Amino acid sequence: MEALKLEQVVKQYGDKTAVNGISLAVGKGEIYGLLGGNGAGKTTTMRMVLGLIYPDQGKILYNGKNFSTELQHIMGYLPEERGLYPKVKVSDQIIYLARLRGMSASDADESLRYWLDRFEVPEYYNKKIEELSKGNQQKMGFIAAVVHKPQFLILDEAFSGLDPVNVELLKDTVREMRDQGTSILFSTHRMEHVEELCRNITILDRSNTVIQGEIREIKKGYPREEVLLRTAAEISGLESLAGVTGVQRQERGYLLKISEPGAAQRILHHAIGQGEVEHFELKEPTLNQIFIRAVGDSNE
Ligand SMILES: Nc1ncnc2c1ncn2[C@@H]1O[C@H](COP(=O)(O)OP(=O)(O)OP(=O)(O)O)[C@@H](O)[C@H]1O
Repeated sequence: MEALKLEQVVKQYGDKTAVNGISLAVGKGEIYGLLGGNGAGKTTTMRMVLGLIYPDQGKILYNGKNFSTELQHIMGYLPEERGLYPKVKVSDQIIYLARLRGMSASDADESLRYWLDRFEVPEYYNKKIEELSKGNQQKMGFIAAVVHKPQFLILDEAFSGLDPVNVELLKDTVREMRDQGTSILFSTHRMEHVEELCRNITILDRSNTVIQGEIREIKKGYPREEVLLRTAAEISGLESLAGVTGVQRQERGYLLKISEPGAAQRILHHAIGQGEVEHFELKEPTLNQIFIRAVGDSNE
């Protein structure tokens, strides 16, 4: 059974339909990507899953059951905008939040210290949020979302403001929580993070679902339109080959745009005739390209 299931969920604000019949299912121990352009309906969907606002139509089920207030004890939320009070000490507010979700003071304290050690910042225990840098405030927001060991975790732009080392640290943490059975709804505009972490995704555009499914399968539905050719040789005449619509010189080789699959073979034969080919690849589209195409198309 799915840990989290949305069936034809609709949310309206007056005349404005913010979410227009979204259905999706997140497995136990799965990281699910909820994507979409600005104003597409992601935050509204996340807020409904959290029980902060109610759907006008449709159903949201948690392990097959309807929402109940006890669920708030097993949900964690990292909002996009910082949710912690700047003037309050890290320990005071994170322990307070953990206690609201049913943890004892001593368990909350132990869990907070574990996470501060894990992020190699035990000294933040006594610091006020406003004394920390933006990236470190983000880490404290993450700790606030996971301190009570949630079964459902909602992460909205979880890596924003973090340096590359901390992004990796947080990614590892998210994968570890997934492996321990936490179901994670992961929302971001950074498609490369989605490719690394999620198997299934939904892309929303102006309140409608425009793409849904397993990333691997979605990619199969798109033509391969780029060829990467690595070679130290100068290859002349590439732009004149049939089906080649663009040639970009790169540090060591060429990136070509093609309009039909046969062009890839022509490029390879042509290049071999002029020098040694070190690497040849018919590239599958990136999620970023798919996103731009889907959201761009539907905006037309
Ligand atoms: N409280 C509200 N009252 C009226 N309209 C709202 C309210 N909250 C959101 N909306 C509208 O609903 C739509 C979806 O907004 P939402 O915040 O869910 O988008 P989003 O996908 O999270 O966007 P972003 O990526 O920009 O954060 C938008 O058109 C927005 O203006």
